[in-house]
Amino acid sequence: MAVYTDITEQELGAFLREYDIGELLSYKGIAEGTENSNFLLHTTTTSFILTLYEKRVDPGDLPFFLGLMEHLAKRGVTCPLPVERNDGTLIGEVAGRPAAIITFLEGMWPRRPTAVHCRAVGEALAKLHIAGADFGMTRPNALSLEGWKTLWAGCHERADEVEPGLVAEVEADLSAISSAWPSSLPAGVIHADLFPDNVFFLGNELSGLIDFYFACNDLLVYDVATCLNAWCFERDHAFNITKATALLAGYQSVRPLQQEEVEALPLLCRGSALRFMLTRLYDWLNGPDGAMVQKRDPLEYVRKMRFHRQIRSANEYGLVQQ
Ligand SMILES: Nc1ncnc2c1ncn2[C@@H]1O[C@H](COP(=O)(O)OP(=O)(O)OP(=O)(O)O)[C@@H](O)[C@H]1O
Ligand SMILES: N[C@@H](CCO)C(=O)O
Repeated sequence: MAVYTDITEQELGAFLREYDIGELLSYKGIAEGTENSNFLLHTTTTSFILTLYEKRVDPGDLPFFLGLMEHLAKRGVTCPLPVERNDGTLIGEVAGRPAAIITFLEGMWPRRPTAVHCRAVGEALAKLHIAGADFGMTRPNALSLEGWKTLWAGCHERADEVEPGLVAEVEADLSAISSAWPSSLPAGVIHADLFPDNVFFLGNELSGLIDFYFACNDLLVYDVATCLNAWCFERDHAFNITKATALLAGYQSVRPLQQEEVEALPLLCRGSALRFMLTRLYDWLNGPDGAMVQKRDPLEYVRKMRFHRQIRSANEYGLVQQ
């Protein structure tokens, strides 16, 4: 459960006086997510999500994240809308944390994604990239090459405890990936964490995207790489080329990849696998130890790093050239 910071009824009552969203009927902590504390609020008008922003979110970035949700929602990408406070601002404070209320999205994230879900997420990702193109704010990716080095510095000493030999393996990958990282591919706003638990469906219809708290400006195809990692491997760690073909075809039905992006895809998949391995490893070794926070397994992503290392071309992901 991601409730690092609990709140009392009094604290919540005081916070809600700044909003015009009706009387509070009930609230409860949400037993999902790992980064922030989330609460479901029921009021006399409707339901909302209250998020208290925790350690990995820089409060200075909140206008970017919340502004991006507003921007995308206006352009037809279904995502939560930040709720304005009475003074017209979006961000307040509760229990010493920056906090915001966003609208509640109907739907459920797919526990067992199918190729149909994968195609839909590919399409939605491409639409997000196009809709984000005229967003006025920018935010560099804090979890790109430099961020990886910082994370690694915070956990390499004990990495071999998680798997013998991991230190040498990660150092070799960090160096190989950093030296080959592309810089001149199409770039723009990316979601950067579009995992199944951040995509809601009603049946087979995609009903919305959530959790924009890693969104940033980076290479668009890096987002595709992250989705391939998050959506197209089975629980036994096997790569599912049918799902990957569907995801890539869905993406390209909206935004065809350029040749240079196609060529870079295997390297970006390696980089994205390394990025999620590092945040997981960091958390595995350094907490968070908050009540009921489920730690995510870094070794799942070590396996993905190894898989992508032996890929020679994007065709092996099932990519059909447009
Ligand atoms: N707008 C929304 N509408 C409905 N439910 C939501 C909404 N936002 C969040 N939730 C619920 O809260 C959970 C956690 O939200 P979210 O993924 O944003 O948290 P997080 O801590 O940032 O997680 P993550 O580990 O994915 O980064 C979601 O799985 C979902 O159940
Ligand atoms: N999606 C991330 C966690 C939070 O963003 C992961 O699976 O490691």
